[in-house]
Amino acid sequence: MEANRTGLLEGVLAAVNLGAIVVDSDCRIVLWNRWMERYTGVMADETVGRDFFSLYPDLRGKRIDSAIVQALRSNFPSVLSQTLNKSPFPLYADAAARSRDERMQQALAVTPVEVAGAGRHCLIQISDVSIAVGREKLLRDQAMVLRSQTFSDGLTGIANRRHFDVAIDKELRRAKRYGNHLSLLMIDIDHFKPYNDHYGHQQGDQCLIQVAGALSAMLQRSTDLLARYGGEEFAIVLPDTDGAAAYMLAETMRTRVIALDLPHEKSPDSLVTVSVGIATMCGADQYDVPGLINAADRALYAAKHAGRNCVQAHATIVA
Ligand SMILES: Nc1nc2c(ncn2[C@@H]2O[C@H](COP(=O)(O)OP(=O)(O)OP(=O)(O)O)[C@@H](O)[C@H]2O)c(=O)[nH]1
Repeated sequence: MEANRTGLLEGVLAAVNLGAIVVDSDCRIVLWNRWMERYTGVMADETVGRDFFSLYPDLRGKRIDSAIVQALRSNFPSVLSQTLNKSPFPLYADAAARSRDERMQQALAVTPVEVAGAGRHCLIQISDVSIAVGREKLLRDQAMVLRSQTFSDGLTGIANRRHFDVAIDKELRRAKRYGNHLSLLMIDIDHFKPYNDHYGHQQGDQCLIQVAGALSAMLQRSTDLLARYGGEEFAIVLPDTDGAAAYMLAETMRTRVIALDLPHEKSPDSLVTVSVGIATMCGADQYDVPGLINAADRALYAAKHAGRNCVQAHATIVA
């Protein structure tokens, strides 16, 4: 009966789908199951009787070292997560993974085991969590793609209106809290309806892409944000930027669009041009988001009224 039980236990240990190593109180390996043989390529008769750390010297001083000490000395079990203890054992799913040095993703459990008449031992269990880790990474990547699609404009690739709404709200609060300047630029392509009518909607789209690319390339700070505000209208949020600096940037952007040299037969300038409206606030101002947008919109309207292809700043500009 006892022989049957031992045979059964050996059979189970050989069949389980996880690695099992048992070390004695001197850290000598007393058990090394078939799973370990399969994924390390090292057979049980080469390991049993050897010191665990002479086999894996790299693991000395690592988290598993203290987990084994805690199990043997204090009868204390540990679970080592994959996130904090990246693949400690050199285990490989197959020969190809071994040649690429691509270790199996591992989760470890270190458990004290009392062996009748032989004192305290320690069982190290290793599970292959590669599939779960891979699935988690896939989900994370998909979430990132979805997030970037939610916040970017499908045509031009720059931030969309939703992104703009979040950014302007955040930056306005920040400007108020710290008493900083905040500038908003509204940029509109001139005579874009006749451009579309003359060159066709597809070329109109290409024009939007080129203008967006040129404007985006001119932003230097990571906190500056260019967004597609509406059809042929762009908005730029410029934190910590006073009226004078915003005006200079707006002028440079206007001339940069001219330098794109995009023909526009139906415009008096014969080229694609933009008009720009600027509103600037400083922390103490009583602007809210609609007020700031309204001020920039009115400045843009003034630029259109002044003949287009120019920059106008809102009257209460703060330098
Ligand atoms: N190709 C293209 N055209 C767009 C898109 N969104 C808006 N438009 C066009 O942009 C044009 C905007 O025209 P208007 O608002 O009348 O202004 P405008 O002709 O540019 O005149 P001003 O702004 O006063 O210089 C309309 O014809 C819209 O159809 C888009 O995604 N692609």
